[in-house]
Amino acid sequence: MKTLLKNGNIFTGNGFEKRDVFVIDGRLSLSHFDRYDERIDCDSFFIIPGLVDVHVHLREPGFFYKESIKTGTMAAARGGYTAVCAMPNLNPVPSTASALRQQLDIIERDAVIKVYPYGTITKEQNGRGALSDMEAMKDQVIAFSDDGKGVQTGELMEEAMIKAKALNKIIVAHCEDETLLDGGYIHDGSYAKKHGHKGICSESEWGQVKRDIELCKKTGARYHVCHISTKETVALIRQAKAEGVKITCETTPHYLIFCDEDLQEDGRFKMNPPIRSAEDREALIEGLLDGTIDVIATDHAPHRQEEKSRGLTGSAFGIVGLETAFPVLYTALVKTGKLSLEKLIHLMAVAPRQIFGMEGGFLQEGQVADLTVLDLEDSYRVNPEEFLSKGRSTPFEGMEVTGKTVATFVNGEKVYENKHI
Ligand SMILES: NC(=O)N[C@@H](CC(=O)O)C(=O)O
Ligand SMILES: [Zn+2]
Ligand SMILES: [Zn+2]
Repeated sequence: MKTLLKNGNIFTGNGFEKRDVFVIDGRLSLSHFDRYDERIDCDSFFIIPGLVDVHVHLREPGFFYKESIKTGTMAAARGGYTAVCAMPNLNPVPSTASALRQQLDIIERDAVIKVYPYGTITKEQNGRGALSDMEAMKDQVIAFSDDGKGVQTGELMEEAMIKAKALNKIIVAHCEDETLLDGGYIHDGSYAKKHGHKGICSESEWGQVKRDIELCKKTGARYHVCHISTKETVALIRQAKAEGVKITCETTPHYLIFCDEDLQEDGRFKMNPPIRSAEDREALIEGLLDGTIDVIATDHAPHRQEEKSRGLTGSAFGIVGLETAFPVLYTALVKTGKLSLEKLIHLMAVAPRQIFGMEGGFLQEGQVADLTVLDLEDSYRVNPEEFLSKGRSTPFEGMEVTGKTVATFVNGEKVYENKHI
């Protein structure tokens, strides 16, 4: 199968170049061929390495009613993603080779893009007790995480780091000190005070980051922090990087675009960690610009509609993000001049591959054809009814955005195509 992507704006690594690209038997070619099976006219489109989301919840096995490997990866393909890393808060949790096998079998059967599962850090994926069977899972998992739960003691985190380092794997940490939560569910800031809600303090996040940075120095382990949301976390990671600590981190679109003053009495604005203050948001943007923050992930966390319909107080934590991440960031950060398009692509497609050691990321001769064709002119309103994800709850609902996926290719195969462009 030979596909010609005719005359698109191709991402070169630091800019764009107008040229033809061929996709041949799963690989990219920049040579010229007279014959091809399919042609996509890309004159007004951008061709980028497929986006990679290192933090998604695909909910299978165990929570099929919220999302499945099939629907989650179809949503990802529609969002321009060619690979995702799947979090392990599942049932059974992937803490042994056999539990992981169940998830791998479904991935093999149903995934339309590449899915790299995380193994858990602890046996029960609850940040406590004994470590998981890391050794038995090491060849099949991208890294280890207890996402959904923070590792509650320094001793346990140290043990996990030592083990992960010996296996040459990264610890991916959801940082949350449960002793500081006190029933909170939104940021402990102006909105919570004004509306009588229980707050989650920033220290519940940065306290563990601070602890873990010291443990990284001690163990030499590689450590990646999930969904960072506070200005203190940014400052701590900036300092740690300056000292040579092997630390990387991600934030998400919702922390970069909203602050707690934007909250509404609606489960669409409830996730963990919570949307923080305007100052935190500005610090995160600074962190993107100066390289403190390496990656933008979505923390796509679908729930059933009913679970998200109980307001800020009673709704489940988590929002969907795969089908809105690129357009909302392009609209809110690139079109406003806060971030270059090249930098956004780096944060969403290049850096995730570099950190987690995945193939692809450059549109060069012979590279695997994991790529996305984007229309950066098309404007529309975010309508969750159109999502391929089973989850519909997003604070971006109704937002006017620019940027649409035209087509997504994985191993040269077209896994998503927008028929209306
Ligand atoms: N982010 C969330 O609010 N929820 C996630 C868990 C997590 O990412 O910590 C979920 O699994 O629903
Ligand atoms: Zn988390
Ligand atoms: Zn998560």
